[in-house]
Amino acid sequence: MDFEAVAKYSALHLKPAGLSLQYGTAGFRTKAGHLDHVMYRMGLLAVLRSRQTKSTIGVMVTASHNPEEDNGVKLVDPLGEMLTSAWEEYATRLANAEEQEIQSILTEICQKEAVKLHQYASVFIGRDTRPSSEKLSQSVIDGVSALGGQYHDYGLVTTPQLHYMVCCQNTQEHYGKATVEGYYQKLSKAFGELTKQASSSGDDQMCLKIDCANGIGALKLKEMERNLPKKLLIHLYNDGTKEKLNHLCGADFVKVHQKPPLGLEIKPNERCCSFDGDADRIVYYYNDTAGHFHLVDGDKIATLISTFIKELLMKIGQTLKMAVIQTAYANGSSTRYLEETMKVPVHCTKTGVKHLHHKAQEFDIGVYFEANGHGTVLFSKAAEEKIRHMAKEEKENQKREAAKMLENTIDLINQTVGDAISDMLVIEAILALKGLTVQQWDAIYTDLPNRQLKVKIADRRVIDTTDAERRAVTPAGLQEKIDELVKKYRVSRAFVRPSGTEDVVRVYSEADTQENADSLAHEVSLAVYHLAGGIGEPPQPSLTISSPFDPNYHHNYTLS
Ligand SMILES: CC(=O)N[C@H]1[C@@H](OP(=O)(O)O)O[C@H](CO)[C@@H](O)[C@@H]1O
Ligand SMILES: [Mg+2]
Repeated sequence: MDFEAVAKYSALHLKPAGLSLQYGTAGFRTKAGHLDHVMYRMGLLAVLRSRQTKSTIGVMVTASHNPEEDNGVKLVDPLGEMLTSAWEEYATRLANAEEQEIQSILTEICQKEAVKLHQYASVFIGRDTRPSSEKLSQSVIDGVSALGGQYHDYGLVTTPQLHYMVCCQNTQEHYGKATVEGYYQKLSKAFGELTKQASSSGDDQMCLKIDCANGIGALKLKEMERNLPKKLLIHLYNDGTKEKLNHLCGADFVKVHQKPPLGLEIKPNERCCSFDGDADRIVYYYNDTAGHFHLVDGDKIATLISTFIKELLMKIGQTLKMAVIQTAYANGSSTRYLEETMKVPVHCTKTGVKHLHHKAQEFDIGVYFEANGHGTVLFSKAAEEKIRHMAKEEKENQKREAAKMLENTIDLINQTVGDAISDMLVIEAILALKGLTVQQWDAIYTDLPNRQLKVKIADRRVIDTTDAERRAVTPAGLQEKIDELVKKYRVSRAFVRPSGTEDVVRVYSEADTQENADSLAHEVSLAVYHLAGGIGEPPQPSLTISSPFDPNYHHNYTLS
C-alpha cells in the first residue's frame, strides 16, 4: 500500500477535532461540512472492499430525505446490495480514526480480510443534487486514487441507479448494461411489454403527478421520459428548479406528516406520488371529493405487488414460496390483511433496507417494503429460471401469458434495492393491468390511525431494543411504562427506537382513532423524555392540522 500517497491526500481531507460518526441505518449522515474526511476515507475503504471481493464497489454521495444542508455516503456491495455489516464496523473505525491511526487501521483490515494489495480495484461513484455533493464526491475520488484504484464517476444519478450499475458490472452485464441509458432501456422495455398485456388501460389510468422532492428524481425522469410509452403521462412537480431539496415535500415529508407536499395541487381523485431526495422511496396519495387526503404508503404498495404476484403464481400453477417482509413501522392493518386475508407469510425485521433485503433473500419471492415506501421484490435464481422457462416454453396460452407477465415484472423491478422510478412503473403497470383506481387500491384495507414523533435526548445509545425493535430493553422501566400506556387505548401499539440517521429517538403509535394515536405517541414521548435523558423542552402535545387553509398547515413541526 502506498502509505505516502494516503498520508499526502489525507492531509487535504483532515478530520475536524473531536468528531465521531457512526455508519448508521444507511451509511454516514450529518452536516455536509463535517464529511470531507469521511468521503476521502470511504474512497480508501471502497478500494479495499473491491480488492477483497474482486468486484466493483459503489460509493453514493447522498443524504436522501435529510435537509439540503446535510450530506452522507453509502457503500454498495458487489451485487448492488448494502455494504455488509462487518465492513460497516471498519467504515466507522476508519471515519473516526485520528490522522496517525489511518495507516494501522488500513493494514489491520487488509490482514483480517485477506485483501490482496495488488489486486485490481474498481469503484463506481454517484451523487445526488445537493450543492455539497460534487465536492464531496471529489474527495471520494481522492481516496480511491490514493490507493491506486480505478473509478468511474457517474455524476448525478439516483441511489438505485448506482446500485443497479454496480450489479450490472459485477454480473458481466447479465443484469443489464452498466449505464444510465441501459437502465432506462431495460425498464422502459419491460414496462411497455407488461402494459401491452393490459386489456383496457384508459388514458386517465396512466396519468400521474409526481412530486420529485426537488431532487435527482426529477432530472432522471426527464431523461427517461423519451423512452417511456406515450400512454404513461407523467407530470413532474418540485423538480428542483425553484425550491429547496426535501423542503416541505418528498416522500418522507408526506409519509410522516400525512399530508400533501407543497408545490403540487391535487384535484379530487387524482393519482399522485412523491419520491424522496435520492429517489429510492415512493409513496402514493390522493384527495377524495370531500378534500380529505389519503396516503397510500409502502405497506399498501407491498400489498398491491404481492397480490398481483400471488395471482400470477396461481395462474402458472407453480408453488413458489413468497413472503412479505416488513418492519415494526408497518401498519397493523397491513400485516393483518396480508396474513389473514391473503394468507401470505409476513416477517418483521429491524428498520433499514439491509435487514429487509437479507430476510427477503430467504424466499423464492421476497417482497419487502418499509412503510415509508422503500422496497422492492427479490426473485431467487431458481424462481427466475422457472418463470423465464415457462414464459418461453409453456404450451398452455393462459399459463404462458401469466409467466410472461411475471418475467416482465422481474425485468421491471430493480432487485438490487428499493427504487422510486422502478417501483412507480411496477405500480402503474399493475393498476392498469388490474384496472384499479388509486381509490380502489387504497380501499383494500383501512390503515389504523398512527403517529410518528421524534424526541431529543442527550445520548440516544441509552435506548437498546429487542424483538425487531418492538421492545426497549434499556433504560430500565421504559418498556414497562410504554406497556402501561398502551393498555389505556384500544387496538393500540407503540414502540421507541433510536434513529440510525438522525440524532433523535423515534416514537411510533397506533390506536383506534387519530386522537388516541396522537395522545399515545405524546405520552410515550414524555416517558422517553423523562426516563431516557430528554434534552430541551419536554415534548408538547401536538395539534392535528389537516386543512391546507389553516395558516399553520406547513409549519406544523411539533408533529415530528
Ligand atoms: C421510521 C423510518 O422511516 N426510518 C427510516 C430512516 O431510518 P432511521 O434509522 O429511522 O432514522 O431512514 C432510513 C434510511 O433511508 C430508512 O431505511 C428508515 O426506514
Ligand atoms: Mg432515500
